[in-house]
Amino acid sequence: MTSPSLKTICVYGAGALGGAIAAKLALGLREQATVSVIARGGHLEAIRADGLRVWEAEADSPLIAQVTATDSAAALPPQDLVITGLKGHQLDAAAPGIAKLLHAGTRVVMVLNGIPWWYFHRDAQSGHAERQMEELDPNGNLWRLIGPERVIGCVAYQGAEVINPSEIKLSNNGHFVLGEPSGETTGDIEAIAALLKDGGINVSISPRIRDEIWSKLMGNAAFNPISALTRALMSDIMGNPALAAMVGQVMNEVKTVAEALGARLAISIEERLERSRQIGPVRTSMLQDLLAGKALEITPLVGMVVSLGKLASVPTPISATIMALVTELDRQNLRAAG
Ligand SMILES: NC(=O)C1=CN([C@@H]2O[C@H](COP(=O)(O)OP(=O)(O)OC[C@H]3O[C@@H](n4cnc5c(N)ncnc54)[C@H](OP(=O)(O)O)[C@@H]3O)[C@@H](O)[C@H]2O)C=CC1
Ligand SMILES: CC(C)(CO)C(=O)C(=O)O
Repeated sequence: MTSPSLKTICVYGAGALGGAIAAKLALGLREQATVSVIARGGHLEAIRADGLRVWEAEADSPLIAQVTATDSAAALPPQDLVITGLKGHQLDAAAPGIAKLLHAGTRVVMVLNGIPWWYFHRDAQSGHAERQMEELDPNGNLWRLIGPERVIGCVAYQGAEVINPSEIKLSNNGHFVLGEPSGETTGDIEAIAALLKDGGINVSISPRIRDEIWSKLMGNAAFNPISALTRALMSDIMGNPALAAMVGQVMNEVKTVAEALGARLAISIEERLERSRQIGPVRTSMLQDLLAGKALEITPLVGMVVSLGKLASVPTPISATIMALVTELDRQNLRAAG
């Protein structure tokens, strides 16, 4: 097993999580690697002017990191490692840009909530290996231009929000779980995990990344759309018995679909609800987007529970109802935002 050389890192989509990861790596790795970011708009201008400013949970001053920042992937050389901090619905448009950053050995760590476009690549559990999902990769760009064989999955247990252009607030001391789609512990994943740890990021490697994806999704499929529909914080949802019961029903649907596709989720609904209760007064990433007038990350978090439920012959009536409501909310919100 040979270890790849990881000297150049680009974070594509330096928003809440991507920006925080880029800042920590830039500060933690210093001479060990060069960290660049792809960003856009006022956020990009502010990163160039002021650096990335990251407030860790309970810190009384921000980390400040100067990084090379651009909105054009063509301005950067091919990178040894690309980390995406994009939302699932932003990946298709970004695929040609991501492709410009790749050389033969580049791996792409995709930090994502929900079902990722590469889910069935080298999946030995579901009976659907190599199935491509049109909902997540409508033009096949991700599969063709990036390729699932480059991907390392990443599940983020880290709450984060862009509170001002180039300024990010973290809500907890999070951690990130990495996994090869094949489940193997390759030299690549070991080297990438070691690099991220050197950069001050709390990571672990899972041989069953799909279990992590579903376990996290049990929360996001419920809290993210319910929070957008109600504008409630996670703690407010858990404090409302009718909404908490609905969260439990969605969790049960997600768990049933996951297990029908071969995932192993040891956690009970009660334990998963309790874990969510511990997160406290957090504004979900979908509520953040709603309030900012941005498109919502609906398909990977909600739509895929319904679609994969159909594939696995598992009824998902609550998720389908939430899907209809949040889709219309998104339409109205974007119309109002102009
Ligand atoms: N935030 C959180 O607490 C958590 C988020 N996650 C998940 O992590 C993933 C990333 O989420 P999050 O960090 O919140 O996302 P953000 O929306 O904060 O960041 C995405 C960033 O990418 C930028 N972007 C999008 N498209 C492009 C493009 N083509 N070129 C350049 N920049 C682009 C966005 O710019 P613009 O704003 O202009 O669109 C934004 O700055 C999601 O799947 C999310 O569900 C997981 C756990 C917690
Ligand atoms: C709710 C939270 C922070 C849970 O980690 C999340 O994943 C999100 O906001 O999308």
